[in-house]
Amino acid sequence: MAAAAAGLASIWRLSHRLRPLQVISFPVLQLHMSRIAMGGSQKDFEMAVNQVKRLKNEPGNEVKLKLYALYKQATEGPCNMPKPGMFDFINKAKWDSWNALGNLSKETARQNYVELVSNLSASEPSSPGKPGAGRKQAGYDTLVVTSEDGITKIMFNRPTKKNALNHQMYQELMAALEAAGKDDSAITVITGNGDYYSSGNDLNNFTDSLQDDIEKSAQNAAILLRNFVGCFIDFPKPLIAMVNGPAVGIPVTLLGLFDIIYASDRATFHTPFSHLGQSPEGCSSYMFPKIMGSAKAAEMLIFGKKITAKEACAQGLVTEVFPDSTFQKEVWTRLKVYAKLPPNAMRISKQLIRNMEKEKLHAINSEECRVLQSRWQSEECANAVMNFLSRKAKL
Ligand SMILES: CCCCC/C=C/CC(=O)SCCNC(=O)CCNC(=O)[C@H](O)C(C)(C)COP(=O)(O)OP(=O)(O)OC[C@H]1O[C@@H](n2cnc3c(N)ncnc32)[C@H](O)[C@@H]1OP(=O)(O)O
Repeated sequence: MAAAAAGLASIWRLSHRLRPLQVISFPVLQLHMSRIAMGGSQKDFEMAVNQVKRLKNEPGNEVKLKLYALYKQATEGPCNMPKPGMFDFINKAKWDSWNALGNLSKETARQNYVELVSNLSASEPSSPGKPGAGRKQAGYDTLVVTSEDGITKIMFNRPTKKNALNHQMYQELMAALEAAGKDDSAITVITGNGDYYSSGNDLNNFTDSLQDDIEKSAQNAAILLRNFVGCFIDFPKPLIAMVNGPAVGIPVTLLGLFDIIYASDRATFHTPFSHLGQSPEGCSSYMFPKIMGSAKAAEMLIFGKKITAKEACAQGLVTEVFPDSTFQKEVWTRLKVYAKLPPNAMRISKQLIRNMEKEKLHAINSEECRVLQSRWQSEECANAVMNFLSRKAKL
């Protein structure tokens, strides 16, 4: 998979090396990008091709394949290459992606390409005009934290690891939430960089626990988890999740503690705890049945059923779903308006809602951590983690 990713990266670079870079000033670029978002002339298309080379955020393989396919369709029309052999993984992925566009017209492909690039550049940290895009805060390696227009944005930033949460990321998230709770922003947004929202707990976190003092490691992990989830229970301001792609494990369970959850239609929600020999956390053992009813919650939390964004919305876990192509633009536009509401009123309302159950949630969090502490020392859990780390199993 790593080789495939490296291969895709080089193909990506090659397939986009078309023309020399044009130097475009930001205001001009902004003007063009807003025109680009509306339509997609040949000139807009060429600008978008150039813009792709300047993206700072790694878009992830799925998006790269989409861009590749749209580019080929826009310039050459329907897929005209012979299908690569089944072990030629990279070319097969590219071929599948291009071929999936069928008879889409060159013009529509050009427009879709331009729109996709416009959305990608809107989510760039340095992109002008985007809420939360400015003033990148120092001190974070695994996150990008920015504050602007009354919005603090905390972005998981390990895209090559599907934004899996390693120990450092847990610590940095706690620090970022602590700071965001006290800063002068009105709302806080959590999202992911790349094609995933987050693939959950970094399974390498367990390698410690599989060494000598398993009991002590499990105890330390339970303390870390309890403190981490506690930060979400106590967070004093409106907390919004922008679920930009698939989510697995703890980033899903925590959603029950957010105030609003907006999801791309590409997002999926998966809590495979039984598969991993583990049990629910993030207060989901209480919040999920409360949100979606016990039967639907059991399907997710006990049987690990993966649900789509549309299903999550129908079950009340997600507030609203947006087409992936307009997700960034639509959500940021809306949040920018919300962030202008009187901040104290929003804060007080949030606390009124939360305070009813705060004590209960802390008790549930402690109990979930207690149970997990023992699960982490079980053979079921050790086998599941070893299977993933030795590349024998993937969800
Ligand atoms: C303090 C402790 C608190 C504990 C709290 C408990 C929380 C419970 C959970 O969160 S349970 C959920 C755990 N997550 C998983 O089991 C997901 C495991 N990952 C996968 O199954 C797959 O990676 C995938 C389905 C998410 C994505 O598959 P895909 O084929 O698209 O991509 P790759 O597998 O090639 O992934 C790219 C690289 O990212 C690494 N990676 C992805 N997820 C994790 C992860 N959770 N932990 C560690 N590493 C992860 C993957 O290994 C690849 O790395 P490589 O390029 O170096 O090989």
